Amino acid sequence: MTLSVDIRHRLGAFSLEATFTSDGGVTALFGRSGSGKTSIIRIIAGLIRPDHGRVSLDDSVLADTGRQVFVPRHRRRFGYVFQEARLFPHLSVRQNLSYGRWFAPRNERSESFDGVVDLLGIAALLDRRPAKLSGGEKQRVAIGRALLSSPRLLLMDEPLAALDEARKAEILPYLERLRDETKIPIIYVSHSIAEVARLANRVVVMRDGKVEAIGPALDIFSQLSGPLAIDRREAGVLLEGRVEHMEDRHRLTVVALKAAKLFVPGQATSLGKTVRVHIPARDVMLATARPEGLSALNILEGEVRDISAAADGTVEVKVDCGGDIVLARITQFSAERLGLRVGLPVHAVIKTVALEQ
Ligand SMILES: Nc1ncnc2c1ncn2[C@@H]1O[C@H](COP(=O)(O)OP(=O)(O)OP(=O)(O)O)[C@@H](O)[C@H]1O
Repeated sequence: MTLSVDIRHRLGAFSLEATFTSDGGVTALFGRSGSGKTSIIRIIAGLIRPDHGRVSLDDSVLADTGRQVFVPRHRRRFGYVFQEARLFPHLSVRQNLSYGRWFAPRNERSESFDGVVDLLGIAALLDRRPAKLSGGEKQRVAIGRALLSSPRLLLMDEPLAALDEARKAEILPYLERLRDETKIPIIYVSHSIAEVARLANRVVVMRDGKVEAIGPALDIFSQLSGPLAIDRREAGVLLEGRVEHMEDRHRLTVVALKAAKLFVPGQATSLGKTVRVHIPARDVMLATARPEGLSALNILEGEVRDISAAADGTVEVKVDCGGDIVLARITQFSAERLGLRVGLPVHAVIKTVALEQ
């Protein structure tokens, strides 16, 4: 299923210009506040009629200003999940879910009620009213309601933004199942790198109404001064590895990268599984000799590949650790003191690594 967006639109002083395609899986629209993510979702949804351009899903044209085509929102058969669950307070969870189902034409009901309830782990909640649910549970019901309308596409606009970290962590595995077990393409708006890194197959980076970069999540989140320079504090790399060992006593997972191994806190995974780990550049220190007596678990040997200076007095250093590139953000002063240059052998001391599963 391919969603294709090629539009131009003006909203007051703001001009939006976006061309991208999404070929199923999760496509994240990523960017800072005000970059135009929600406006694009609204155009895809049919809530905004674009000034110029075309939106299509496979052969079905949803909007084409050249041919005066505009399919209204209720005929697009898309599912929506917003920041707040927006459930009907006077209906039980079961009735809220059935309401979603009512929108799917009988012969096109691809999702079964029990299947969705099981996928989202909401069987125990069916007879409750929304007021008796936690924020995370409400959001799972909202996702279920959207799924039961058997949508051709699921539009999710910051679905986790209103939740605290614990609730987010509770929902993320369900979103992964949704991605892996249903065939419904998802457009996912978020400005959280951690969320996007974990869920998205493809990332469209927006800046000031324009598409700044587009590509697989792994590529996008590993760029040195690219899109993540949106907020330099968030620069970092996303690496892929395999779970080699799980250490029960200390609740650690050992992830084998191309050459190096990483100790990552947490254990919610299975042996042999391919996982992604996120290493923020600000949490990587560099040393020219192997440091000792440090609390950091991960000290990787590598070689400096690239050094780029930023206006704020910091430098970003790309270190090749046996085929995996780790990014370190250190001060210009430290870089000079260490005598960093391309080709120099260094040790990358990694303070935090997060498993993105
Ligand atoms: N109806 C409108 N009229 C005028 N300007 C608008 C309108 N709707 C949105 N804008 C402007 O368009 C820009 C993009 O807004 P949009 O909500 O799409 O951004 P966003 O990336 O989703 O931001 P956030 O992450 O804060 O939700 C903003 O500057 C906003 O003020």
